[in-house]
Amino acid sequence: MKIFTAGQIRNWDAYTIANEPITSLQLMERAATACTNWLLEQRFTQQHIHIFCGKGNNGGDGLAIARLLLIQAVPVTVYIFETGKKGSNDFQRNLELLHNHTTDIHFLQSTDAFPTLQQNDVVIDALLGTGLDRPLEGLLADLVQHISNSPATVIAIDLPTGMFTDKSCKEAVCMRADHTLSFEVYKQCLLVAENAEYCGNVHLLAIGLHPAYYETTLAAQQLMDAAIIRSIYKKRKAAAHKGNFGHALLLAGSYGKTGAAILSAKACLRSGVGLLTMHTPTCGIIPLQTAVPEAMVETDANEKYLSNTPADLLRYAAIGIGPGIDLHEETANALMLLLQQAHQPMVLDADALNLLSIKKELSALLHTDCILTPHPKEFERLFGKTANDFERIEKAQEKATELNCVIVVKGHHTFIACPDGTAWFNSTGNAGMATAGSGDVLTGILTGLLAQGYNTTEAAILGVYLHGLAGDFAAAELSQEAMTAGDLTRYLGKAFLQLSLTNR
Ligand SMILES: NC(=O)C1=CN([C@@H]2O[C@H](COP(=O)(O)OP(=O)(O)OC[C@H]3O[C@@H](n4cnc5c(N)ncnc54)[C@H](OP(=O)(O)O)[C@@H]3O)[C@@H](O)[C@H]2O)[C@H](O)CC1
Ligand SMILES: [K+]
Repeated sequence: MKIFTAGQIRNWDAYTIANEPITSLQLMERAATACTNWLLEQRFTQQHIHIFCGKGNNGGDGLAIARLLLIQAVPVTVYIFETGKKGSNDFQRNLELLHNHTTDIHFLQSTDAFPTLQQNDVVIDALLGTGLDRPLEGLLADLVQHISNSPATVIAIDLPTGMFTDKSCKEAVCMRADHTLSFEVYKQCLLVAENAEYCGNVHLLAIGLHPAYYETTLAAQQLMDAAIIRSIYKKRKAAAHKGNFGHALLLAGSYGKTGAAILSAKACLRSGVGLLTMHTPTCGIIPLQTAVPEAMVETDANEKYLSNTPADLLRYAAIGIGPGIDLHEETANALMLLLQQAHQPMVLDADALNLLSIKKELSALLHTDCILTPHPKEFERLFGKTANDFERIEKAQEKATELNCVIVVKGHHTFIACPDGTAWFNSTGNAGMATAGSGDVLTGILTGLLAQGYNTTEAAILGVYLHGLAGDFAAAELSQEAMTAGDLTRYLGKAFLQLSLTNR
């Protein structure tokens, strides 16, 4: 699904009005009807609903929702934030229509007029939407804080008031919503981690915007959906043998961190790879061969950490390096040798990334078939500080092009930046995956997919999606709290089954 900017959404609106054709007032009515139906379906209409409106079209949506709820006999009180300016045309028209249904309309001009909101109240936030062009201040900021700090359930229309569509609102005041009802497609602001606590649960409502605009408009970023996954995933042929699925090599583990090697080895095997060889310090051989009998192990010359690369690198279809390898000088040397000698698709994770940050000259050795999988802290070490999530995403896109690599920024809605400028937000996964070893599992999956012949972009999209989907299955059965990284691998099978079912 394409992610549109505020400008593109405005154009889509205008395109629909001109080409359907439909009036802007009718389009607002559709948006309000979709929101009202959602409120009725979710049974929020059994409580008293307080609707706070600005004087633009977001406020117009709020007034139309108020009228539609009153027609359904839902108790509603309306508050209009009075700016002294005339409202937008569609706001004014909806205000006239609302006067036929209620007199319970209040104009807010001072903090004294703010209503006390109770636990059972529902608030509709229709103060500002995509028209926000400056941070909130003064009385409007006070009102937003008053509502956010109240015990009421807050439902934001289109966006929580104070949230910019395409840039950070990190230092500014923003409504803290429990639910956000947005229209047709995701906006970037609804996907970044720093906004998660302000958006609450995001629900996309269809309002019949013209499909031709969506199809013909290019988007810099997309949200993964079933269609992209279906187009990437290749079902196994009935007559396949293990030679068809590649031989993967994972360089992982050090003294006290053999667990990381085991986690990534198991995940790699469960991602469908034909053969797996582990290169690990000698201290890892017994635990690895005991825990993962399916993997071959070829030990490093060093007992406790990696110091050399395995012989005959050409045997491997794909290579993963990083889980638990630590930061020894000899390990940095082994990484350098690997980057110099191996030209097959490669995943670099964890301490391999930290070594790249320490030895900046190693970045010059990265080749086009590399996937880097930093979490935000590793990303900062690699590429420097960014002020907020929007800047980090922009930098990831810049660096993916500059280094000609795929960069997977792990986190809430993991972000994948590809060298050709395309970029993807993941749609699967949950907070239960923020647990030790979760990244090691992803490295195993990605290496396994690369070995099977998926290219770096395909492997990153499919692997990140499957990793998140396995996490969702694990959370559903075990809880976000109790699930562990090993459970992600255990539920990978269910995730693959879901893919093959949707791929028939
Ligand atoms: N296709 C769709 O998605 C549809 C969206 N709809 C709804 O319309 C809004 C967008 O409406 P718009 O009128 O463009 O914008 P807002 O209502 O968000 O803002 C209105 C004005 O508010 C002023 N403003 C901006 N920032 C601030 C601020 N920090 N403090 C106070 N006031 C602010 C600004 O006017 P100024 O004259 O004061 O500069 C804005 O112009 C969208 O979000 C949807 O809810 C349609 O209803 C259906 C289709
Ligand atoms: K809003």
